[in-house]
This record gives sequence, structure tokens and C-alpha cells, in this order.
Amino acid sequence: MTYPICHFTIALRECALNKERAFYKAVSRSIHSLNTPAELKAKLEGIIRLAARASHCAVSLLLIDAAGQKLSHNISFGLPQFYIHKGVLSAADSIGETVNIQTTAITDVQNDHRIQFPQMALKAGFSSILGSPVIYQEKVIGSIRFYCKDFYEFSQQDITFAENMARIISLAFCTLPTTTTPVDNTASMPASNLKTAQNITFAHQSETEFARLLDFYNIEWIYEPRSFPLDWEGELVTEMFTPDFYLPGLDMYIELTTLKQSLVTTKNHKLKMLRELYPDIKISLLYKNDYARLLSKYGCGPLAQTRAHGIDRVLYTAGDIAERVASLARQISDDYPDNRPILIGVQRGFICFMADLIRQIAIPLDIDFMTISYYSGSNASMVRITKDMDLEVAGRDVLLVEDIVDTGITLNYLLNHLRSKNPASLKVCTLLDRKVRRLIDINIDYVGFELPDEFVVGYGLDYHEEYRNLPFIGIPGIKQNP
Ligand SMILES: O=P(O)(O)OC[C@H]1O[C@H](OP(=O)(O)OP(=O)(O)O)[C@H](O)[C@@H]1O
Ligand code: HPA
Repeated sequence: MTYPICHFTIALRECALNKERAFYKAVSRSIHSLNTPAELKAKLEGIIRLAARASHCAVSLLLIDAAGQKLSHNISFGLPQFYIHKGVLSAADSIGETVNIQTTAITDVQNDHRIQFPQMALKAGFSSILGSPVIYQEKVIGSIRFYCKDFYEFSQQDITFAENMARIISLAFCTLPTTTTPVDNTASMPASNLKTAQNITFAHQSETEFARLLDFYNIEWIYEPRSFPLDWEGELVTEMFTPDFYLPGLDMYIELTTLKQSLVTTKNHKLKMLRELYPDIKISLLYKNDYARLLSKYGCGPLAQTRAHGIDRVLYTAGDIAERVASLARQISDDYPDNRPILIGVQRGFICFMADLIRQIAIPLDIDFMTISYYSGSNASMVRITKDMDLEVAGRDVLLVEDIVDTGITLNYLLNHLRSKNPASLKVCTLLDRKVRRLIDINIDYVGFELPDEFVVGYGLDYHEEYRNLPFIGIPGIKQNP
């Protein structure tokens, strides 16, 4: 009777020994890879692949967004695409212990509340998951997860291996040059490790450029984290939509379309279906022409080389503007009867508007100004506040004054900056609001005019620095340079 048991023990020991050898090999090779000149992404891919091969599991590195709330798959080996694109996870709810620096084993994913998408795990055939936190600069930045097809009690040996691989990933991040911290002293969120590690291969050049623009304005993004099923035949998904970007800080998706305007019907149809099927999802579609116009504002893209030849049409006369400004000033005077607000203007387009507005406001106030750098194409690093406020805004009522809000990208950055200075209240007043071009949904408290989808100049607004001194607001005749 003892013989087979003894045999079994030897076999087990042999098995553990083999496993130990495989783990040792994966650990030592991963450490070795840290000293190579490869890019971070290549190093991480290698480490994840080694972890998967040694453990006979699918393995994924998930990273947390800068706000510490959302987790997404970053580099995976052996995971099916639908599992990777199932959407971002809540960092607190998805094996939340890992955020609190604990390696966690889940033996039966179907019956464990810490698994957010159990149906997807079932579909992928995963029964057990082991997760270990990845720590960088004393913060949990994500976790490495092992997905096992069998119902499996992870041993101490497995746990130690997961923890070692997580530590090696942390070390890989340490090999990064320290470019991930913001260049100015804004308390806007530090650029996340997510984008540093991603080094995505984009499907199209316009996506690369758009990611750069988002990076410039310190807007965190995740590339294609979720595919939305749109149509089914029985259990089988027959149509899907995978938006290009997810912005975790704003909880919204952005789809860039590079197709000619005449060919976007299918995409529009998909978007309509997505909005019907997933009414809670916020998504913006940026058409090719809109995107070109957005880039031209920064002097880049195909429309950059254009010139304005006079004014085609006056949109708001000096009289219309004066009337509207007076009405905004009355509203502001009523809303801040006794708290002496600070009006902060954003250089330079605000100049006429702010000058007229403050002269109509009937309560005591302070004024201050800010200037920020603008995106200028592929060599741009990150937005900088080139002139910050002189006044202390903590505890004060702040009213940000803009000439125009278009995509909302500039305003989003400025509001993050101002919020970090703890004002008592923070509101926005803009003369012009071009809602149709909005990408980032921001509440605006005082709006002069809601603009149609037209580029305008005058009363402070320019086209390549021309026409700021016009007393009215008009639409310039823009022509492509010969
Ligand atoms: O909503 P957005 O798409 O970010 O655009 C709005 C920004 O554009 C304008 O500035 P501009 O870049 O024209 O500089 P200027 O004020 O110096 O004219 C305006 O003053 C806003 O700051
Ligand atoms: N005119 C001038 N500057 C701008 C505009 C505009 O329509 N939109 C964003 N910045």
C-alpha cells in the first residue's frame, strides 16, 4: 500500500521541481531582459510571454489609470481578443485586493464577486485567476494576472513566482527615463504609466497624431479597450464596434474616422446602434474634416496652409456683442453679490471680451491672466503654463473667462489646473460656445452665443494672428494656399 503513495510523493516532488526550474528560468531571463536596450514595451512583452510559458497560463499585465480607478489590459499573452476588449475594469472591484498590495488567488471565477465579467471568463474557459500587484514609485500601478483553465488551488510556489514577476515588471518601469512627470507645477494628474508602457502600433497615422495631442494636454487615453457587440445571430456576435480611444479620466470614447465624408454612412449607422444599445456610453465621433480643422488650429495637418481673404459674412455685430456682454455682466453681478470673484482671462483671444465684460460688472472683483503653450505638432512634449496667475486663488470664487470653447481640450486642462489650487468655487464664462465641435463635455456656466459650425474671427479672435482687432465677429473667407 505504501509503495504507490511513495511513488506519488516522488512524482509530486518531481513535478514541483520541474515547475521550480521553469519558474527559475523565466525569472532569470526576465531579469536579464531588463539590461537590454529594448523599449519598455518589448521588455514587458518578453516578461509576460516568459511568465505565461513557465506557468502554462494565459498572462496579462493590467495597468491602472492616473486617477487609480480603472484597470485595462495592456500586454497579454494567451488571452482571446474578446476578453482583452471586454472593457475597462474597476480597480477597486476587480480583484481589488491587488490595489491594496496583496497577491490574490481566485479558485472559482464563476462564484467569486471579485470577478467583474464572469460570463466573459466562462466564454474564454478560465476557471481560476491569480493576481499580484505591480508597484512603481511606491504606488500600485497595476497587476500581473495568471488565467488558468482548470479549477486550481494556486500553491505558495505559484504565488512566489507571480510576486517575483510583478517585481521584475516594476523594475522594468524603473529603467524608464523620468519623463512621466508633468513639466509644470500643475496638479493636473501625472501622466500615467499606461501610455508609457503602451507604445501602441496605431492603425492609422491620424490616430498617432491624435494620441500625441491628447498626451500634450495630459489627457489620459487607452487605445481600443472595448469592443461593443452590435448584432447577434443566436449566441454569435455578428457585428461589433471598437472605438479608437477611451479617455478614463473623462469616461468617454472617441472614434476618429479617416474615411472620406461620403463613405462614413456605415460608421454613422454603427454609432447610432451603439448609442441605442448602450445609452450610458459617452462617445464622440471626429470626422476627417473636423479633425483636419482641429489640427489646422495648431498649424498642423492638411489644412494648415490656408489663408483668409477678408470677411465673408458678419455673424455678430458690435451692437449684438455689446448687448450680450451687458446681459452676461448683469447675471454675473447678481450671482456674486458679496464675494469679490477673481476673473481669470486666458491669453490672448479673451482680450476684448474681458475688457468689455469687467466694465459692465457692477460688483467689486479682481482680475488675473494665464497663458499656456499650444500644441505644435510632432515635436511638442506637453502643455506648459507659460504665465500662471499672480493672485492666490485658494478659497476664492474663480470665474474663468474664455473667448471661445471649441473641443473643450484647452478648458479641460485649465480647469484641472485651477481645481488643484482649491478655489471656493470655479465657474466658466465664454463669449462663444461651439458645442457642435465639442469633444470633452464640460459644463459652462455663462455663454454669450452658441456658435454654428463656422470658424470665426474678430473681437479678439484670430486667423493666423489676423483680424483680432475687428469690432465684430465674422466668418473669414478661407482659401487653400496656391
Ligand atoms: O476648445 P478648444 O478646441 O481647446 O479651443 C479653445 C481655445 O482656442 C482659443 O485659443 P487659441 O488657440 O485660438 O489661442 P488665442 O487665444 O491666443 O487666440 C480660445 O482662446 C481657447 O483657449
Ligand atoms: N476662431 C478663432 N480661434 C479659435 C476658433 C475660432 O473659431 N476656435 C478655436 N479657436
